[in-house]
Amino acid sequence: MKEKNPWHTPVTIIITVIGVIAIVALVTVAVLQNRPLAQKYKYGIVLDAGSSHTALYIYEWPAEKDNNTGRVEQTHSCKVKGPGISSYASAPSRAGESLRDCMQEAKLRVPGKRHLETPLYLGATAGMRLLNIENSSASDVVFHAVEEALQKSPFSFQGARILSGQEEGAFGWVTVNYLDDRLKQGLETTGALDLGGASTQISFVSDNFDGSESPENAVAFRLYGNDYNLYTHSFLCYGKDQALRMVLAQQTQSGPGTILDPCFHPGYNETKNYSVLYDSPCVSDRKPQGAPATFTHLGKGNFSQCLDVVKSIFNFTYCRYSQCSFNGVFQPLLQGPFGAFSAYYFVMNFLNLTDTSIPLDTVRKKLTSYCSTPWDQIKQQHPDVKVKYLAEYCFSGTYILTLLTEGYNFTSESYPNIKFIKKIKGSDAGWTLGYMLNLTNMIPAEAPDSPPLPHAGYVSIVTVIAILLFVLFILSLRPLWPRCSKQPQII
Ligand SMILES: Nc1ccn([C@@H]2O[C@H](COP(=O)(O)OP(=O)(O)OP(=O)(O)O)[C@@H](O)[C@H]2O)c(=O)n1
Ligand SMILES: [Ca+2]
Repeated sequence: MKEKNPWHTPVTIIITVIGVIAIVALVTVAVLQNRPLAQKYKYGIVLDAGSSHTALYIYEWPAEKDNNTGRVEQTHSCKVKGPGISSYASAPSRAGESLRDCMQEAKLRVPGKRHLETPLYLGATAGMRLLNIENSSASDVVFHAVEEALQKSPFSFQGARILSGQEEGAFGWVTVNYLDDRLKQGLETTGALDLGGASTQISFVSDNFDGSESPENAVAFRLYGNDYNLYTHSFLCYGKDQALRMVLAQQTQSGPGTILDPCFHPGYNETKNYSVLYDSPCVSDRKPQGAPATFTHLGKGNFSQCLDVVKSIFNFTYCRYSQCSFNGVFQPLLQGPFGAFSAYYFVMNFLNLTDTSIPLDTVRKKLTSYCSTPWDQIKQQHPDVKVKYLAEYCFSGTYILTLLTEGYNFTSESYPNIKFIKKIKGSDAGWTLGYMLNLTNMIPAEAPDSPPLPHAGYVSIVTVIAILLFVLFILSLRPLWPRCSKQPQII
C-alpha cells in the first residue's frame, strides 16, 4: 500500500498557507509602514548681494528630513549680470531690474507647486554696509527697489537686509562645517576665510578663546548638542577692491599726475579718475587737495616693492589685547584647518597657487616672476580672462599673501593648514547656506534622535523574526502532526 505523505493532510496544508500569508502580510505591513517616504523636496533661495556682484543660490532638501545634517544641497546658482546693488545708488530701480533674469531662472528651477512655500532671502554685505555709512538714505532707496522687485516673485519673500560682519563670518563658518558634516558628528571644525570685494572675514574655533577678552568677536553656538565658541572678525575695507583703493590712495597722497605702481605689470598704462578712486568711505578722508582730475596709472611690476606698499595699509603695531591680527583687532592663536573661499580661491586658482604644500618662499618667487611679466604678454597668455580681473592678479596675490601671513599670522608651518576652496560637495562655500539654515531653523541645538537601525537592517530583522515565529509555531503543533510510521501495517 502506498504510504501517505504526512504533510499532505488538509490541516498542515491549511496551517502552512495561513502561516505564509501571515508572514508576507506582517512583513509587508511593517515595511510599508516604516519605508522612507517617496522623496519630496523643499527649496530655499538666497540672494547674496555682494559689493562686486549679486548671486542667487537655490537649495534643496528632502521634505521629511529637514533636521538631518548634510542634507541641504545647492542645486543651482545664477550670477546676476552687472555690478553689486550698492552701485545702483543713483538709479535704484535698475537694482531691482538687474535681478530679473536670475529670478526667472529660479522660477524654472523650483517646481511650480513649491513656489509659494519656498522662502526667498536677500542678504547684502560690505558694499551696502559702505553705502549705508556714506549715505544711509541712498541705501534705503536701493533696498526699497530690490524689495519691490522680489515681492513680485512667486516665492515667499522673507525680506532684504544688511548682514553684520559678524553674521557674515559666522554663517560662512557654519556653511563650511555643515557641508563637511563636521557639526553633527562633533568633529574638529574648520576655520573659514572669506575674501570679498569690500570686506574680509576670519572665523575659527580656538581652545583658548572664550570671548572674555574681546566679546565683540565671540559668537556662541549650540548645534546638534555641541557647544562652539567661535571667534570671528570682519575687516571692512579689507576686501580686495577696497584694499586696492587704499594701496592706490597710499601712492597718490600728494595728488600726482602719474604713479608708477609696483603692483601692476610693466607696460600697464591707464588713465584713472581721482574722484572715482576716492569715492569710498575707505579712502574718502584721504583725498588729496588740489589734485588734477585724473592720473596716469603705470605698472612697474616689482613684487617686493608691492609687498611694501601693501603692508603700509595695515597697522601691525597697535594692540591693547594679549595678541592681535592687525589694526588693533584681537585674534586668538590660529587653530585647526582653514577653508579659504570666494576671492581667495579666484585669485590663487588663477595664479596656480591653490596647492598650499608649495612653500611660502616658492609662492613669493612665483609672484615675483608673475608681477614682472610685461602686461602685453599677460594679456596674450590669457585672452579669455576679463581685463579688469587680469590687471589685478599681481596686486591680489600679494595682498592675499600679506593678509594671511602678516595680517592673520599664518606661518610656514600653519600655511599648509589652509585649503583654497570654491565648492564643498557641489555647494559653494560662502555665508548664504549658513544664513538660510539658521533662518529656517534647520540646525537643531540638540542632536536629533535617529532610529537605531537603518531601514535595510530593520526589514531583514522583521523578516527573520517572522520566519522564526512561524517555524516555532509549526513545531509547537507537533502533537497534532499525523503520525508517520515506516513500519508495514499488520492486517
Ligand atoms: N573670476 C573672478 C571673479 C571675481 N574676482 C574678484 O573677486 C572679488 C569679489 O569677490 P566676491 O567674493 O564675489 O566679493 P563680493 O561678495 O561681491 O564682495 P563682499 O563680500 O565684500 O560684499 C572682486 O574683487 C572681483 O574682481 C576675481 O578676481 N576673479
Ligand atoms: Ca561676499
